[in-house]
Amino acid sequence: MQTRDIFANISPLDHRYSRRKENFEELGKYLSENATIEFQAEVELALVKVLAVRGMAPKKAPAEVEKAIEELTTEEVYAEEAKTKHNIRALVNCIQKKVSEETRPYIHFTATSYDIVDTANSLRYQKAAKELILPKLKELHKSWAEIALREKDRVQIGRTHGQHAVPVTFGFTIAEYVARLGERIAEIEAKSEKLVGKFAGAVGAYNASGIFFEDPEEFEKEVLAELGLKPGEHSTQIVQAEPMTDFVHALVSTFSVLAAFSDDMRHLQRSEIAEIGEHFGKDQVGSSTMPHKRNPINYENVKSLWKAFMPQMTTVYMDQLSEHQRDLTNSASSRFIPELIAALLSAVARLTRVSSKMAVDQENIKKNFEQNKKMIVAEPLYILLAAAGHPDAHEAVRKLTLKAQKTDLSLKELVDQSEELQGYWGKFTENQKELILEPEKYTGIAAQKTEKIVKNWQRKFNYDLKTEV
Ligand SMILES: O=C(O)C[C@H](Nc1ncnc2c1ncn2[C@@H]1O[C@H](COP(=O)(O)O)[C@@H](O)[C@H]1O)C(=O)O
Repeated sequence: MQTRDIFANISPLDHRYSRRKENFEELGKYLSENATIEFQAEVELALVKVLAVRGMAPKKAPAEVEKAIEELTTEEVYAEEAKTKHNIRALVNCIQKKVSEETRPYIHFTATSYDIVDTANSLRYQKAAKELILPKLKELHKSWAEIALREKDRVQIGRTHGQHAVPVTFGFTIAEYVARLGERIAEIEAKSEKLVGKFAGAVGAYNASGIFFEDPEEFEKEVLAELGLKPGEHSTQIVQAEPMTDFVHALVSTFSVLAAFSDDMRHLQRSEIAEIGEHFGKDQVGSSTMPHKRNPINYENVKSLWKAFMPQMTTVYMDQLSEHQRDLTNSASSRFIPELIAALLSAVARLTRVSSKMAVDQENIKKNFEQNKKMIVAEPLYILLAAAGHPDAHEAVRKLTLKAQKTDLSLKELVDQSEELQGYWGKFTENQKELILEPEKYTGIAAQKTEKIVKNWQRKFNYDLKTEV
C-alpha cells in the first residue's frame, strides 16, 4: 500500500481532522512543535533586550539573538537535545553557537528553564486565543445568532425529559446556545488575558537575578512586559498553575457547549422528529448499506471529539500539583494542550460549516407541534382556572387530559361539556381564551427573549447580522 506523508501521522488531528494545508499553517503558528521552540526563543530574546537596555549585555546583543533565532531550526534544537537530554539547554546552546562571544554569556542569563517554558506557553496560548480561537468561535457564534433571529417566531414544541412540554420557538432553542457560547467566548477572552509568565529563577525566589539586580521583581516585569505579559503573585520554578487551569477549563467547557448543541441538533434530526437537517452533498453517502440514510454525522463527530478531549481536563487538574518548588510530572502531560485546542477548533470549523447550511423543516416542526396541540394547553388552562378561583384546578385539568387521551376531544371541548368549568371560562379575558384556543400563541416571551439575547451579543462582539435586529 502506498502512503502519503500526511497519513503517516499518528494523531487523527494531524490528518483526518485537519486535512487542509491552510489548517496546518494556521494552527501550526501557535500549536506546533516549531511554534513551541519559536515562542521559547522569543522569550530568550526578550531577556537579552532588557539586559541590553539595562547596560549588562552589549548593545548589539538583541540584534544578534534576533538573527540567530531567524536561522534556528527545530531539527537543530532536537539534535542538540539528543546530546544534552535537556530541551531548554539545547535551545540555549543552539542560540549561543550563532552569536558573538560578547553576547554569548547573556543568553539565558539568570534564567531557569521554566522562566522560558512557562512564559512561552502563556504567550503562545494568549496569542492563539486572540488571533485564532476567539475569531473562529465568534464566526460560529454569529451563524447561530443569525439562525436564532431568522427563526425567532417559528413555533416549536418545547421538550423536557424527551416529552412534549409547552411551546417555544426554534429561534429561542438556538438562542440558548447563543447565550451559552457567548458567555464561554467571553470567559476564554478573560482567562487568556490572565495567563502569567515568570522570571524568578530556579525556585522562584529570584536567587540568581537577585545577585545582579536590586529590584529583581522589576527586572522580571520588564522582561515580561517585552512580551505583553505580567507575572503572577508568586512563582516557584514554575508559574502558579491556576491561570492555565482556568484557561483550559474555559476551552473545555466551551467544547462541552458545542457538544450539547450537537446533541440537541442530532436529536432534532431523528427520523420521527426530523425538524432540522444537515446539508447533504449530491454525491454524499449516508450509509454503506442503507442508501436512503442521511445521518447527522457532523453533530456525531463533534460529540465524539469532545468525548476524546474533555477528559483531558482531569490531567490539567492533576498538573496543579507539583512537589515543593517543582517536579517534572507536569511536563509531558502539559504538552497535549495544543491537541485539545486543535480538536476544539476542528469542532468549531465543522459546526460553522454545518450551521451556515442548517435546513429547518417548516412542515415537520409544525406537524410535531400539532401532534399534541390539544394537550399542551393543559398548563395555561389549569393556571387560568386557578386564577379564576377554581379550588382544585390542577386535578380538574389532569382529569380532562385523561379524558382527552381517550377521545378525539380537545381540552376546550371538554371544558364546554362541563357546566362547572364553563363558569370559570366565562371569567377569562379574550387574550387568555386565545391562548387555549390557539396554543401556538402560548410561547411566552420566547421571540422577544431571542431578540434580546442576539442583540446583547451582537453589541458585545460587534458583528453585523444577515437579518438585522
Ligand atoms: O532550569 C532547570 O533546568 C532546572 C531543573 N529543572 C528542569 N526544568 C526544566 N526542564 C527540565 C528540568 N530538568 C530536566 N528538564 C528537561 O525537561 C524535558 C522534559 O521532557 P518531557 O518529559 O518530554 O516533557 C527534558 O528535556 C528534561 O531534560 C532543576 O533541576 O530544577
